[in-house]
Amino acid sequence: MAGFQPIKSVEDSVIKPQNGQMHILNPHIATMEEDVLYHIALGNKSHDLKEMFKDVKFVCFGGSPSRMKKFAEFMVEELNYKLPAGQTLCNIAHGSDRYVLYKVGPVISVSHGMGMPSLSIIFHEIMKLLHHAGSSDVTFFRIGTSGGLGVEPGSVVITDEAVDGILRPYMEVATLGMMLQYPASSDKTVSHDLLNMSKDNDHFKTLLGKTMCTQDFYEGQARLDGAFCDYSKDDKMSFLKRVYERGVRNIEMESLCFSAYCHRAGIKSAVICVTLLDRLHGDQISTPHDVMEEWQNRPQIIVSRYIKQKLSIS
Ligand SMILES: O=P(O)(O)O[C@H]1O[C@H](CO)[C@@H](O)[C@H]1O
Ligand SMILES: O=c1cc[nH]c(=O)[nH]1
Repeated sequence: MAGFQPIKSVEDSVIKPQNGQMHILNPHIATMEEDVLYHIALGNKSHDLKEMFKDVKFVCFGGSPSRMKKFAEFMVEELNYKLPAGQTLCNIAHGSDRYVLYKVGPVISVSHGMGMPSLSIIFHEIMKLLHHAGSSDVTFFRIGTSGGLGVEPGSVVITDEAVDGILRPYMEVATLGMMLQYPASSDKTVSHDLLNMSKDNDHFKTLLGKTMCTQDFYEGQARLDGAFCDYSKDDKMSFLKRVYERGVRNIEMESLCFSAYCHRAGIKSAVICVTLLDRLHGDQISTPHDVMEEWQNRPQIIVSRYIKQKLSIS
């Protein structure tokens, strides 16, 4: 289109954190009288964000609000966290019905909804929240679910590299009429440390692999069970086998944006997802609810071991 630049790669905007402080690269924020974090109903004038969040060291994101509430409850037990007398865990973002946000000592548990646009919004607001709070040395996790590729259902995949639906390791965002490309380089240190948190006697497998992040659950993930489908079962299988051969072990819908933003912000991070089925054997997720609930705890267990080790809690 006339007057539009097609593609630009954005590597130089990566933030190098100073003294571990959470810095944001947007110069406009400092000039604003007030910063309203609309989707979590918080703000730097309406709330004392320093008092509320300065001690945060870990932010755990996951798609579903109820899963992230359960994760917060799990962290209360794991960290032996004492809630103030007579109080239960409260959803700090209760003034908005878009996301839920819980805080258990130095751990935030926050939902991100489904897909990259939804994750992107909450990521911006959490970054700004931690910036206003003056938090430092914070590690981010995405704790999710996914479709596995050639791995036993219920296995946990830690993302080695996030790639898009055509296996490119960057996220494209249309900005001011340009297509900007942000590398989704993942932090190998945290991923490997997480892998070391798995134990020989765990009743599930934990492995490293590439994660394919798609814009869509159905055609984007080569399913045959969507409302539309213009390809054959053979086309589907040859695509899935091809991506398996290129190292992809699971498929989900947020890792690319999550990894690209963490890289851009200079934040240590990892993506860890349980696999709900093996996509080489089917499309429908029909595992009984109680089994799936137990599977969804698995990445939480690994992340909680990591957090406890960092906090020197045995
Ligand atoms: O289990 P969560 O973290 O919600 O994520 C996965 O589940 C959703 C699809 O069912 C997508 O958002 C996918 O990424
Ligand atoms: O197959 C699956 C399962 C969970 N989430 C996905 O995005 N795909």
